[in-house]
Amino acid sequence: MTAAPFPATLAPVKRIPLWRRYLRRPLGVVALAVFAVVVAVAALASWLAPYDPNFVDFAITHAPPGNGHPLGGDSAGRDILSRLLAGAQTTLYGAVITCVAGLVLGVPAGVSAGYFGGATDRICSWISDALQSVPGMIVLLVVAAGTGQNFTVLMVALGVFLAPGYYRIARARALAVRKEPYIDAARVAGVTNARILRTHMLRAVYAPIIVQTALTAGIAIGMQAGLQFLGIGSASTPSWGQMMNDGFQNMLTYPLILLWPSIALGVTIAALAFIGSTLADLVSVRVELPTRRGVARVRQALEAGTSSGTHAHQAADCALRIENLRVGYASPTGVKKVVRGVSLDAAPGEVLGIVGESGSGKTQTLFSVLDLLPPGGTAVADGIWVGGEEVSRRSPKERAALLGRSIGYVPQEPMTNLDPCYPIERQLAEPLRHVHGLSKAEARQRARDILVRVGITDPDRVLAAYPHQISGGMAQRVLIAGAVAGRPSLLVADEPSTALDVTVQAEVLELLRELQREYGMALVIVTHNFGVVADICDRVVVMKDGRVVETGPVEQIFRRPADPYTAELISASLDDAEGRDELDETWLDRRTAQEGAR
Ligand SMILES: Nc1ncnc2c1ncn2[C@@H]1O[C@H](COP(=O)(O)OP(=O)(O)OP(=O)(O)O)[C@@H](O)[C@H]1O
Repeated sequence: MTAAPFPATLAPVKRIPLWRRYLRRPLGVVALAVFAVVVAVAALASWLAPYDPNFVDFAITHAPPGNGHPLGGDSAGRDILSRLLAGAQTTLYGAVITCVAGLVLGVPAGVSAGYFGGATDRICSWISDALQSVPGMIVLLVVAAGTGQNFTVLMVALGVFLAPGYYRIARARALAVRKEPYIDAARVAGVTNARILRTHMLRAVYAPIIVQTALTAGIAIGMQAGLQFLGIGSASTPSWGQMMNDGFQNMLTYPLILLWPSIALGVTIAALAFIGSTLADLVSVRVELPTRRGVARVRQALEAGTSSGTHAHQAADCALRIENLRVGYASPTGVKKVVRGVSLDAAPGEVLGIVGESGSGKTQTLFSVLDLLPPGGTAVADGIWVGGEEVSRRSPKERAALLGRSIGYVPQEPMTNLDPCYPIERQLAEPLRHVHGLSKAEARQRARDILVRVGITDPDRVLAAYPHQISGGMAQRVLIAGAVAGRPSLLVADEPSTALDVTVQAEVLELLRELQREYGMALVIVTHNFGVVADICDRVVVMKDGRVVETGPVEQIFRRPADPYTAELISASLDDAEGRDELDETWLDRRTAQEGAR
């Protein structure tokens, strides 16, 4: 089959950069501004400080704020403001050293462990676990003693202890990405491991690593202050931890000496924590649930919509009837209308094909009936009838009760629609027990019978198997079995054969047709393939841009398409075939023969 005609122009995909999305978060912006002030203060400390931070003037010992010393003097007669500014420099320098050490050790190790697995993974994970189980503070005190309290070495050592945080995140991301087909494709294309690691893997880990760095910096600053508080580090290098130690010893008599470094430390750590959590929010994929106002806005935009498409049956005779369905999503630029007034119907015993190019709104139409629209999707219709009953005004709970009883659904991707954690028997029997009230034994028997009916020759093995133990074609048969097990009056199938190979495709379509006849169901099948339409459908609805272009019996649509778009779609479907006209005739002749046989 040839794909539907490709649009001449494509709307540009607008990606909003991370920093711009960040600037939309007020809390994140405030935290960033505070941190920027701390960085600026640290960078300009030597210019901003009114005195040398180590200059001692006994006249200002324990002095309160004032007299040219805005924050007063400490217990050794040094200007607190000057020491606080110089301490910011020490603090940030230490945090940078710690984060760099953690990054350099943790990220490459995590990415390699996740990508290569095996011994690399075991060894790296063992080291990471060992580092986490060692009491870090004690080792840092030993390192301080052994290195003459060298601050830089101490911060590198702290980075080593924080590296497992980076390692775990990088490994988990790399493990997930390693299984992606594009990694296999890169390997098959001859791309070296080193290049895959540098490009695909590092790209996949960078967002969570940025988040982790903000959080690690906060932790590093806190631990650094703790070490300095314990007296680690050179006495001539001003630091917030040292200042807190001084303030702690005079806490009852001169509490302000403790207050200033505590505020500086608390504000800096809090700013980093908020930056980290804002970034975490932005990089994690979260389903944003629409607000009531958002839904109301979409509903309002969908109010005015003219119907497209025709009905062939009376409402009471239909297994499915949709009248003027509109579906929309809230988007940054307004409301995106993806279905714009679709009307169609299908009677029991009839096969209705919904056909159209990719993005024409076929699946959204079906999902509206099945209540499967993703969060943010809003459907409005003049009416939706299932089995002659209007359901669009019923509660979601009542509509959900129709699924499994009145409506069966066969999805496009067989494998992803089966839970890998449970054997097939459980997945088939569960709805039969809980929706249809069958006993365990009855449900198992029904599941077994229906598997036999859908052409599975060894039902007992399949019932005991997990999804990964059966083929894609078998999985699709299992899903069809599940969909028809409750004897619904309407079977809805979304591209049920697309994910299968050609021979299996034909068998699955034939099976659907047989079951539809046997159970007298209406079958509504979504496809972009006119071959499928010609093979099994009685009537067809052609969709484009969320609207129905034309509706009619298959033969009429094939012989005399009323709309040029339909003619173009049929032509595109048959382009690759040997002689379009002959194939048209072949299909039509075959259909006529089938009709005669029925
Ligand atoms: N969650 C969503 N948010 C916004 N737009 C969406 C969402 N899901 C689908 N759409 C849009 O709805 C339109 C119709 O999608 P739909 O899946 O119904 O197309 P389709 O005709 O079934 O195509 P295909 O054959 O490729 O599945 C598309 O433009 C799609 O981008």
